[in-house]
Amino acid sequence: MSTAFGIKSNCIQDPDNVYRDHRKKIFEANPIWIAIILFVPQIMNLLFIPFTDRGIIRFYTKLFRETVEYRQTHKIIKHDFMNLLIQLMEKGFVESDGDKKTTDESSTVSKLTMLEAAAQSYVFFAAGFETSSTTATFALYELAQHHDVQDKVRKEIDEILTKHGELTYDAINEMTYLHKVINETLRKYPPLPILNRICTKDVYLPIVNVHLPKGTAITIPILGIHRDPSIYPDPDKFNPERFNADVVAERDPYAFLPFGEGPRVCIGKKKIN
Ligand code: HEM
Repeated sequence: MSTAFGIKSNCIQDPDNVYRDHRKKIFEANPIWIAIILFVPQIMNLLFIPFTDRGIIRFYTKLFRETVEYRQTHKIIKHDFMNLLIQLMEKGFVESDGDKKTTDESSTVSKLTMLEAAAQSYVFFAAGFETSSTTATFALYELAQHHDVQDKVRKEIDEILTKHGELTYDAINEMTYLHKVINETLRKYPPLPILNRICTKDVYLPIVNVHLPKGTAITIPILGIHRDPSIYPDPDKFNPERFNADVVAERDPYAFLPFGEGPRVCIGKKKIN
């Protein structure tokens, strides 16, 4: 909530919190709806049915509008995502920190409306929260099953925290074994098991002898690739050593896709890595 909407929600201390309640509703969608959205979105457009439940839209739009108005009224400027969106609504471009030369006013198309800006916060929240919490949950599950891995990662964290004195970005970057544990968790349990794309040109796949005409909707099976024994031998085994630098160098880079790839790659990838 603090990254996407710039507010403190206290969801951990207060499990019955209104924010937590609405967050759960985002992912309570009926599987039939999800299938329609993924495979025949035209039906939703035809019947004017929004992808997101109207109650959820109302809740997050109101939350966003109130936060923006509070900041504008009290002239509060924080260096966060909300502040970028407020600038895009007010000016249509983002003022750079310090170096004015990097501010590109000419690239402005138009100012964002309140609803467009609220949608950015909402996607940031929806895309970032569930994926990260699912990954943390599965990582803890695997660590509970593999005490050797747990001891090793704990030792690394203790040593690096003693060296740095506190939990900093640099300290986390030094925790190389922790990164392997997280990557192995993302391999075994990618929170998004598939990617969706549309062919932008005709493609011929020689291995399977299939011709895909331009415009074909494609589903890329991340989970299937991550559990393919020809790529990851004994795929159900939790083994962070699969992410040792030399082993990674031998694998096709597209064999590990927890954050997707290409121009629509996950914007939170750097935050997680
Ligand atoms: C373990 C954590 C995460 C995983 C596994 C994950 C995974 C993904 C995947 C697979 C996609 C689709 C990419 C594609 O189609 O190529 C995606 C998109 C996205 N993710 Fe993440 N994500 C994570 C965390 C985050 C976080 C923390 C944020 C924001 C703070 C975030 C924001 C987004 C956004 C905004 C998109 C849409 C990008 C676009 O369509 O242009 N994600 N994520």
